[in-house]
Formats: sequence, structure tokens, C-alpha cells
Amino acid sequence: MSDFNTIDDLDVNGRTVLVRADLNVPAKDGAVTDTTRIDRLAPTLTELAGKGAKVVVLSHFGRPKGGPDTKNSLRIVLPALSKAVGQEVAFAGDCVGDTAAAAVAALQPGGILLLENTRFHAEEEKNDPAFAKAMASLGDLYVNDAFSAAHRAHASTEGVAHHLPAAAGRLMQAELDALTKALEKPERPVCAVVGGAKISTKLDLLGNLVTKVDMLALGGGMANTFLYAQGVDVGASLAEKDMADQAREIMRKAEAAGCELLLPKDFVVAKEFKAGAASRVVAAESIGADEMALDVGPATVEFLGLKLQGAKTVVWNGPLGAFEIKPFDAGTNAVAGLVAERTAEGRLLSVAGGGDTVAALASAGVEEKFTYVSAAGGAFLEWLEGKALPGVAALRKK
Ligand SMILES: Nc1ncnc2c1ncn2[C@@H]1O[C@H](COP(=O)(O)OP(=O)(O)O)[C@@H](O)[C@H]1O
Ligand SMILES: O=C(OP(=O)(O)O)[C@H](O)COP(=O)(O)O
Repeated sequence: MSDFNTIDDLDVNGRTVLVRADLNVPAKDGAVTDTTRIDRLAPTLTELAGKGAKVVVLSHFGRPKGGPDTKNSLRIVLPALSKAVGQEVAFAGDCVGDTAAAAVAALQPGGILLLENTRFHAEEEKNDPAFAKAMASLGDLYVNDAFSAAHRAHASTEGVAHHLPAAAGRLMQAELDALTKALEKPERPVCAVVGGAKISTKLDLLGNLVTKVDMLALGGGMANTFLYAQGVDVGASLAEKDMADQAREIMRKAEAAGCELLLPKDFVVAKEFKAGAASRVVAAESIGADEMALDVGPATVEFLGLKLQGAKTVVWNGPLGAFEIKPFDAGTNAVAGLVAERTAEGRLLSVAGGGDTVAALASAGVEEKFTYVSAAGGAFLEWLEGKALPGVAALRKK
């Protein structure tokens, strides 16, 4: 980390420090369901507050369409954030402008203020220079502790760093150190497991990943999209059908690079996406028109188990199914259990990451058994590809 400043390099006493956090945590019905990202961020905030800084926290939450909406308000993280830092955290209903400025002005040294979702402004994702400048004008110093959002070149993750003295937070430091230690020279064969629901934003990443790993196992909406691209009828399953050409291109790249693509053999399907919905196991080619593939089936679990026997390193982002709802957690639980067991036996090095992936591993009871669990998903896979992450690059000493 010698080419980055850290909090040790900043004189924060009495200064206003803008901290870019990743509070994009799993939530349901307006409540946080997994606090891992909040708990891992807390030491940075308490250290800064303890050193007399006025701490102003910036973050995105969800994927709002460039304007405010109640579903994606960061207000819902306030109770968990206050608990994690051991003090009441103040809140402002905007991340720029008069509302934000008034809340910052009211902040005392040692105080912590959370600003509303940066993605409530379309300028955030465009990395609009004037918007970044407006955000930067709220503080004296900038600390980026959002490694898990560092693959995004957005105003709060990248733009602001050009306007203020910038440093990496403790979580950012810890993630980069741990990932470097675990994966700088991964022992082959390397198997990447990619599932989850973020299809279009992760497809680009897979094109590079297949040139770096020996096997790529797909689950979740990603697998459905690839099966659709192969001509399989995926019924009402989550899939981005307009991404089929790109998926086919990735399959060609994988073949050329000698990366074995592992697609599900069978699925647990249901007509409704709710707990206790009637479900059945079907072959991948037999999903009904009104059915959704919500988890990988037992034949897929067995197949992945056999394939993983040949792997020395596993990197994993994205649950294999809709794990929040039983029984669609079974595939993720079984494969995670297998990886955990082989890691414990010293036969495998395993690194997993992602907001929901961490929650899935915790609910499977195996989080502690992986070699390392990162708070980051997409960012960790892009780091693994050797890509320069914009949020990290902007912190480099000028
Ligand atoms: N087959 C599926 N159908 C619908 N949703 C799915 C399916 N498989 C996984 N998911 C959903 O994917 C979400 C996690 O995806 P993602 O955000 O990409 O992971 P992470 O946050 O770990 O990077 C979970 O909410 C899960 O319910
Ligand atoms: O949760 C995140 O990424 P992840 O799902 O890859 O772990 C980050 O907060 C980035 O969110 P984004 O993928 O909406 O830019």
C-alpha cells in the first residue's frame, strides 16, 4: 500500500472528512438483513471520530434511476450504522446542496453524519465533474473505504478524489492486503463461481475472467442467460435475453482460452417467488413456460462437487439461487458447504465476496470456514483480473 496515503497520513483533527463507504447492504421490507459491510466499515468511522474529525459518510444504495425514491433511501441503514459505531449517526436528506451543507455545518468534532444516496442524482454515475466538485465542497479531506464499489468510476468513488487530499480507509487497506496475500499467485486449477442477479454489469467482467481461470461455474440469473443464449427455453426465469450475443461471445472466448464453462444440469423451479411456493426439480431443458429456475438442482450440486475436486483455488461471487427464500437456498448451501469442507481439509484456497454472497455464506453457516471473505463482489473479480479499479487508482499518491 506504499503508493497510497492512508488515514495515518492525514491530520483529521477538527477537519471535515468525507468518507465514501459502501452501505449497499442486503435489505428486506425496509430493514437491513446482513450488517457485514457496516460492521467492517465501522472501525474507519470510529477511528476518524476518535481523532476529532467531523465524519461525513457518502454511499450509494441499490440502483435507483437517477432520482430519489423511497425504496432506496439510506435512512434504513441508520439504526445498524449507529449501533456499529456506538453513537447516534445524524442524517441529511441529500448528498449535495443546502440540505447537506446545513447538516455538515451542524456537525461537531467526533460526530458522524450520513448523507442520502448519492445515486439519487444522475450525475453520480456519470462522474459529472461539477457534481463531484459540489460534493467535495462539503469537506476538507476524502477517505475512500468502499473497495466493493471501487470498480465504479462514479463521482463519489473517483471524481471527489481529484478535489481533496485523498486516502484509503482501513477497510480498503485490509481488503487489498488480504486479497493480495491470498490470490497474488493462485494455485491452479482455479475455478470461478459466478451467480447472482447482476447480469449485464458482470458480463463484461466474465469476458476477461475466462482468460484467467481454468473453470467458470455459473448459477443464478447469469446461468439462465447463458442457457438462453444456447437455445434453452428458460421460461419465466430471471435472464437478460438481450445479452445473449455477449454471452455467446464469452463462450467462444472461454473455449479459445481453455476455460471450461460449467452450466447447471438441473434446476429447482417454481411458479411463484415466495417462501413455501410449490417447487419441483427439472432438467435444464425442461423448464415450463410459466416456471422460474430459482435454484440449481441436486444433479448440478453433484456435478459441481466432482469438478471442484480438481480445483486448488475457488473464487466465488453471486449466490447460485434465490437463497433468501427457502427452499431455494439449498444449492448455494450445499456447494458452499463443500468448498468450506475442502478448505478446512487444506485442499483448497477459497475466496468469496459480494454483499449478498456474504449473507448467503453466513446463512449457510460457513462464512468463517472460507480462506477469506471479501465485502466486495464485482470489484474483487475485477481486481482478480488485474484491472485497475478507478476508485483505487484515484487514491494513488500524486
Ligand atoms: N435464479 C435466480 N432467480 C432470481 N434471483 C436470483 C437467482 N439466483 C440468485 N438470485 C438473486 O441474486 C441476488 C444476489 O445477486 P448479486 O447482487 O449479483 O450478488 P452479490 O451482492 O453477492 O454480488 C440475491 O438477491 C438472489 O436472490
Ligand atoms: O454491492 C455491490 O457490488 P456486488 O454486488 O458486486 O458486491 C456494490 O455496492 C456495487 O453496486 P453496483 O453493482 O450497483 O454498482
